[in-house]
Amino acid sequence: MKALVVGGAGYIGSVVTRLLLAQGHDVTVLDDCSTGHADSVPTGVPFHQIDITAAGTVLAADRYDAVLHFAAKSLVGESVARPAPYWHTNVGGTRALLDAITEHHVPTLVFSSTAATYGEPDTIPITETAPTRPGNTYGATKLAVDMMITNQTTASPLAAVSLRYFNVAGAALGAGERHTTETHLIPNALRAITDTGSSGPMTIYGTDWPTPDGTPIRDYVHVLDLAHAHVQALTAAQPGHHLIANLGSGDGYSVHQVLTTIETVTGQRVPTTTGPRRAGDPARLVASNTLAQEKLGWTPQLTLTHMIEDAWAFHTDGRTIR
Ligand SMILES: NC(=O)c1ccc[n+]([C@@H]2O[C@H](COP(=O)([O-])OP(=O)(O)OC[C@H]3O[C@@H](n4cnc5c(N)ncnc54)[C@H](O)[C@@H]3O)[C@@H](O)[C@H]2O)c1
Ligand SMILES: O=c1ccn([C@@H]2O[C@H](COP(=O)(O)OP(=O)(O)O[C@H]3O[C@H](CO)[C@H](O)[C@H](O)[C@H]3O)[C@@H](O)[C@H]2O)c(=O)[nH]1
Repeated sequence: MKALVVGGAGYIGSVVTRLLLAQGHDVTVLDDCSTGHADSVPTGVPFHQIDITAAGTVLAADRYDAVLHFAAKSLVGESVARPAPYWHTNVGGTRALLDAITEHHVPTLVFSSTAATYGEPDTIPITETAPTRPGNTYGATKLAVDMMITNQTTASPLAAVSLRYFNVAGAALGAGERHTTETHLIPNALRAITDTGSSGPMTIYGTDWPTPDGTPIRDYVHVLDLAHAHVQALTAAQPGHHLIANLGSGDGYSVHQVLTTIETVTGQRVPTTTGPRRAGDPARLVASNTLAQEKLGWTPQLTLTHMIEDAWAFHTDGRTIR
């Protein structure tokens, strides 16, 4: 299969690129490197360092079987403070990409959606039929794109899958998380262990949440399990249909439980301080992954301990275990 990976120089896109290559696919990467890194694109892979709105120039030059679309602005707090770039890139950029996909008859699209489309859930685990009430601009833009893709598949033979990731963690196939502005719990905790002088203790955003230990609960999923789901989505996609599926483990861990697991894996204490709740954070997000099992044949294999072991190896010496 010939695939264009849009956002392939980023964290998740670079792992998926490597898995596609390992499975013998022909991969091209498009990324503007606004949050990704050119050196995350494997040597020999054709790489276009351009904005998503110029994707048509790449799709015009070759026949592609699929586009996998990871490019987005995805900092939740920033999206609330500065919404315009989020609507511009996430929705406007994807609209331009969809136009190019339609014009050049690319048959299949896999899109990175998010649990943030649901907002604060009424019930746990969250199924794909749960109400979508995003609590921040980031989630709203991703929901708008999901709706745009649904409309597109109704009007054309495009086969599309939106994968609603929960909390992605870990490293694999020589790639991992290396964001300059890092907001995620696990890399922030690892950074607090090793960069004591420069970054200081990690802030726990509130210990007064309505959860058993007072800290928020999330569903962590290994980036390698996630990558496999993308390959399975390419096969499962049906012309004229838009499948929307959650990708999570189905298990929830509190911030305190994650920090305890990090201390067990690393053998080191995570320096922490307690701050106020972070705006836009829900108390509890845990996925139902039944639909992904049924429609993609996907079952996550790796645990929170694997994610932390792999993130720790990558953080300390850029090595990946898997
Ligand atoms: N990391 C998570 O836990 C998580 C959870 C749910 C959903 N997602 C979604 O998964 C996708 C990938 O996330 P990630 O963590 O790898 O983020 P990332 O920032 O590492 O990767 C995104 C990539 O897109 C590129 N990009 C951004 N704007 C672009 C533009 N206008 N033109 C071309 N390229 C552009 C960036 O340079 C970057 O390489 C995103 O769409 C994100 O919203 C991530
Ligand atoms: O320094 C930190 C970082 C995080 N947290 C807490 O740790 C939990 C997880 O936070 P992350 O920032 O790691 O992840 P989020 O759940 O906020 O968001 C992630 O998952 C969401 C869906 O679940 C979206 O998809 C989003 O893109 C993605 O970043 C939250 O309770 C947060 O308050 C801290 O206490 N301190």
